[in-house]
Amino acid sequence: MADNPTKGLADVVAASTALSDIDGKAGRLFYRGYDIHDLAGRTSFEETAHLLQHGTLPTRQQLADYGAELVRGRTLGALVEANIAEIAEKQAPMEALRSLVSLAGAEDADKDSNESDANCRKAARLTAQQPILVARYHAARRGVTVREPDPSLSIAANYLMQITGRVPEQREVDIFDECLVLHADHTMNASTFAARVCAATLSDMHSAIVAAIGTLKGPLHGGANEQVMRTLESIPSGGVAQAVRQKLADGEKIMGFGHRVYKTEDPRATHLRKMSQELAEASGDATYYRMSKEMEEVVFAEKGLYPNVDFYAATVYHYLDIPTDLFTPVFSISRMSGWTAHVIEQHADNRLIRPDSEYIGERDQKWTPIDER
Ligand SMILES: CC(=O)SCCNC(=O)CCNC(=O)[C@H](O)C(C)(C)COP(=O)(O)OP(=O)(O)OC[C@H]1O[C@@H](n2cnc3c(N)ncnc32)[C@H](O)[C@@H]1OP(=O)(O)O
Ligand SMILES: O=C([O-])CC(=O)C(=O)O
Repeated sequence: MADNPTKGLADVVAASTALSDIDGKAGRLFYRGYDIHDLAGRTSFEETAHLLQHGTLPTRQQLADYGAELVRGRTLGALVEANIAEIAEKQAPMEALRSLVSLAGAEDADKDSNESDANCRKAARLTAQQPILVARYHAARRGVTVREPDPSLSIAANYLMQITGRVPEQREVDIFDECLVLHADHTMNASTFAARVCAATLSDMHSAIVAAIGTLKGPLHGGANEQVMRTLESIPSGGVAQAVRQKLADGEKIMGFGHRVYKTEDPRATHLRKMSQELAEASGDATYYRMSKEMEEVVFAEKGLYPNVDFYAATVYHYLDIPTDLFTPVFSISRMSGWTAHVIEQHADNRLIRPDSEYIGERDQKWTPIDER
């Protein structure tokens, strides 16, 4: 079989976008021309979502209006309310989110329109609903009542409050908010591509988002952050180097390392490493952070691979008391802002996405009746 140089669509430009840009050699990421290093820690997730969905960093008035729209959007429809308990009982978190977003779409006021204004309204609602869906799911599976979202709180503060059941410290909120900013968009990553392929058939935004959630779930993509934590938990704290070398010798991939586009450090990992260290030190038990640092050194020495966004995000979420199986849902809360912006962009200048394939099967086969095969 001839080796296909574009297997996995590596290096294929599949869309034009004004949303984000990556310089993989220099390790730089931009949202609408703004360097991620300038946005992280200075721009809230709500401002970032506005930047992606509406094209500009908001003025104070625009942010107030968009914030109010997000607060209104936190309501879940009757279909979600009626089914969330059973879904929480039967489905794992990312599967449940796929189902719940689909149910929310069935009742969305703009469900039959792909017009830009309708898409913007849906984008805000989806961005507002996703953290509430995760929190309500988590409460339902434990059979407890979740705290009501507080309209005066940001998405980051509300989410931490609803998930942990305690009022988070301001520094925790700031760190989590920065995590949401760092994960918001990332050019033609697999889940965004899935959303755009779906949208390009002129299907609706909720369908595209369901495709994206299903795609983010896999461990080669957003699912890696959960697997990073599982790896850290599964190896003895003093045996990191040995465990990593053994996994590599067994042909296993080390979750949270490597990237299709970055050939140097992922700029998001630079921020997440610092946050992980700060939270580890504040927690009084920096074991997982120290193990992560050692793992980073061993993987680089053995394979020359750098940590990606999922690697230090795992310990950051762990130190923020987020349950491990909600790490990938957290990713989806942030990436919702980017996915929806990509659907808006796709619908605004659409063409069906339909690549070609290279046929490698048999040719000129002779058909035979079923009893003669
Ligand atoms: C948000 C995100 O989606 S970030 C990515 C999250 N995913 C992960 O962390 C999973 C682990 N990483 C990986 O599987 C890969 O690095 C990916 C999927 C991110 C990128 O994949 P690709 O660009 O297709 O690279 P590919 O998987 O072909 O790897 C190239 C080589 O590096 C090796 N490699 C890549 N990543 C890793 C890893 N994490 N551990 C060990 N080896 C690795 C591969 O085994 C392969 O080696 P070979 O040429 O000797 O066969
Ligand atoms: O871009 C990718 O392939 C994966 C990634 O880092 C992301 O989606 O944030």
